[in-house]
Amino acid sequence: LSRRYRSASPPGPAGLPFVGVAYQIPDDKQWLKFHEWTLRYGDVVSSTVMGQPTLILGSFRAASDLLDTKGAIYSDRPDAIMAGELVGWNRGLGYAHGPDNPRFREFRRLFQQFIGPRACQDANILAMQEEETHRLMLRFLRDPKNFYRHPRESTGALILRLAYGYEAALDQGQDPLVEVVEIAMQGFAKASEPGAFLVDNFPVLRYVPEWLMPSGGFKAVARRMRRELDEMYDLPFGFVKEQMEAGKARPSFTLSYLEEKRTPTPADEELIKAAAASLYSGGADTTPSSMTAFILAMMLRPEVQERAQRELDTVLGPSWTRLPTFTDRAQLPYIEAIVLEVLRWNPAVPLGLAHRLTQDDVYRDWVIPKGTVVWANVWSMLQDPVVFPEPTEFRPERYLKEGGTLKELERHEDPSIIGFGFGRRICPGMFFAMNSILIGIATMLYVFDISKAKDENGADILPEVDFRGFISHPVPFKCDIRPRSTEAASLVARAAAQE
Ligand code: HEM
Repeated sequence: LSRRYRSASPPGPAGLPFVGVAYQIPDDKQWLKFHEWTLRYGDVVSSTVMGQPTLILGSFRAASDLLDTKGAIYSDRPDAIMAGELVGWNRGLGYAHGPDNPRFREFRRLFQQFIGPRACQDANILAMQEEETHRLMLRFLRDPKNFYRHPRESTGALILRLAYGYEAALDQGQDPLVEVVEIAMQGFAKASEPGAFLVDNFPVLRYVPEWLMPSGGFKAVARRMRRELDEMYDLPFGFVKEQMEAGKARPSFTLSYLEEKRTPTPADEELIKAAAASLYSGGADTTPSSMTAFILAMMLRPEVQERAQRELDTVLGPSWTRLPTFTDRAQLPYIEAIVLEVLRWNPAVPLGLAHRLTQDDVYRDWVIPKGTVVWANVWSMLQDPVVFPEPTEFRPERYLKEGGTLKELERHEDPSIIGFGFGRRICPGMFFAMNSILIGIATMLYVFDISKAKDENGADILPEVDFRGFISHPVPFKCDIRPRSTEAASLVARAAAQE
């Protein structure tokens, strides 16, 4: 290649001096704007956002070429001033610099060891997921109108068990630990929201002293959120220590690490606190987004629901004697196809998380400078009509062969690969999340009928089908969730009571 070609940047929208395209990017559904640019300029789009070179990858091929294959140089994260530096979430995994940072490596090792593909087959972890699913069903049974809240509470409870062996009360309103974690997570969501704090766009603002800002400005907010995060680090950790001293600690992520270290130093303790908090920040909002999207899809596609229920009835038998378990999985290809389609139809993290390039690179005919922030537009890939015909339709059949068994999917056709990100930053909770969603969906379909709510005249209330947020959730909708039979209802009540 001649030098002239090799020095070119990928095409992309021209921006204003310094701010670049910052003001062309909307506050919500940034992936749609990025997708529009992909259609106009190609699958690798370059631009500048507040002086920061930025690359948007709109195809699986480009994302895999750069973030998977060249993962050694594409696995850093950009600085997050408010959420990362000022509030302190950069002590955890999601905002940690990588890939050569020893702390990052230790976090990834821990996650792999505890919830990697093999660890996720551990009978204790599977039993924990089945039990929490039974409790989730009990919530739907008791309070079907508030269905939107239940998956979130249930995921929160599951992660508290996984991370600390802590058993949250089923009615979590009064649970002190749930409250501490929820408050810290609200800070995480607010501080991470793109554009919510000016300091993220103008980092020099972090040098302005707090007393110069009205009511302390963002610095006072950051100080409060940091205190809340510290509580989230310390309180559940204190619980595990107490339980250990009393000789009754339950298996958990924190316990395994403390036992591995035998005599943990304060630095070890700080690291495991941060790792456990990262489990929560990665998992708390994502799995519930998939469960709510699933409920919406079932309302829209009653025939999908019926086919899934026939599959479950065949495997479990007609007499409501037990609920689905992970051992049924191989016999439930249609349920598995629904899980894949949920991950595709509403990817919980449509833009993934930003990666950052740590040295200059050449890709195709272009030079990509060190420090470039890279977004892989997961949404674009999962809505590609060439790979997924009529992509807005919820259609599990796309993953099945004629006889109803699952197709062998290639990586670019597999939402359970694309939806979890790329390279050395790929979601470390993906196997755990897939299992939670699978058992949640199978059990819910076995026990409940999901249908449109009715208005006062008995007519169907049609839901608005729209998804919003950086972690993308369906906008609120009404829905009718009722047990398929009285036997189904008592089976749920019995199963949840036994645990
Ligand atoms: C439907 C469920 C989920 C989806 C779609 C999802 C998706 C993602 C994506 C796209 C990323 C960014 C990957 C990248 O940078 O390329 C990510 C990162 C992460 N996820 Fe998940 N996730 C889910 C559930 C979970 C769960 C249940 C946990 C923990 C138990 C978790 C923990 C994390 C963590 C800690 C990171 C940061 C990894 C790093 O920075 O190295 N996620 N996830």
